Amino acid sequence: SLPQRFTTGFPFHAPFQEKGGIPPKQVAPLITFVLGGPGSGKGTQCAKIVETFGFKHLSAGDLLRREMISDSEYGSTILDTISEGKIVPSEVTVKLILREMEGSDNQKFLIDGFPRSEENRAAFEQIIGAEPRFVLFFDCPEEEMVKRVLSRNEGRIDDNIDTMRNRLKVFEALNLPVIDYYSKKGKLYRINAVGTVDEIFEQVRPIFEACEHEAK
Ligand SMILES: Nc1ncnc2c1ncn2[C@@H]1O[C@H](COP(=O)(O)OP(=O)(O)OP(=O)(O)O)[C@@H](O)[C@H]1O
Ligand SMILES: Nc1ccn([C@H]2C[C@H](O)[C@@H](COP(=O)(O)O)O2)c(=O)n1
Ligand SMILES: [Mg+2]
Repeated sequence: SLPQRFTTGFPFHAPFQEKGGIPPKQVAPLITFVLGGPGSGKGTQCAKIVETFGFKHLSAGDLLRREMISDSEYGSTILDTISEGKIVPSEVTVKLILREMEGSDNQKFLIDGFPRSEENRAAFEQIIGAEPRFVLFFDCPEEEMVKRVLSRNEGRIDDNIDTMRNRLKVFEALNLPVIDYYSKKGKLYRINAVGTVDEIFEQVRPIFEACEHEAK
């Protein structure tokens, strides 16, 4: 069964408040969306953010790939969709994200590769009932993304030139409008994703430092 703090859904109960006799107060989880085209370096930078700032990393793509190879009713839908470089129905992806959030003791989540579309964004708000504190956008030229994806050697079914072309089209058509939405809301941090991994992280670091400072 779920830990007690999740039985009332979001926002979470603060664990320290559960220990005393005071009625549990609700605290909202700190959610950051990490966006950028395929191969822009989202996963690489998320690993550094986790190491430095202790977030829980949830890569939507990784969750879908894990679900795909499990004995899931969604397995073939996910396989077909990822192979074509398209977007899996939001309901499936949000369910997987929610399951991970519910199973985590962490209150700080880095949600990588999500929302990929307006439909993703609306489903998250509707099902999870939360909004990101801020959104990172790793802005990378197409040529560099193609080079990185084609030399990534992780055996991903979508790391080939044909699927990559579709992923780039889908990014432009469906993900850029979401990025624009958060920009208009004043929640977007644009990161120049060209440079070494450490150079890029030096643009990311102050954003999270400011967020930690705010929380004190
Ligand atoms: N700054 C960088 N310079 C050169 N290569 C990089 C850089 N950052 C990441 N890479 C490499 O590029 C590839 C893609 O990076 P990564 O997996 O982090 O991207 P991603 O945005 O998560 O991609 P996807 O959306 O396909 O999951 C990896 O092989 C990674 O090692
Ligand atoms: N919100 C999402 C995230 C990912 N997918 C599918 C389609 C992507 O091409 C693939 C790989 O994701 P990545 O690891 O590149 O972030 O997973 C999706 O349908 N919806
Ligand atoms: Mg990734």
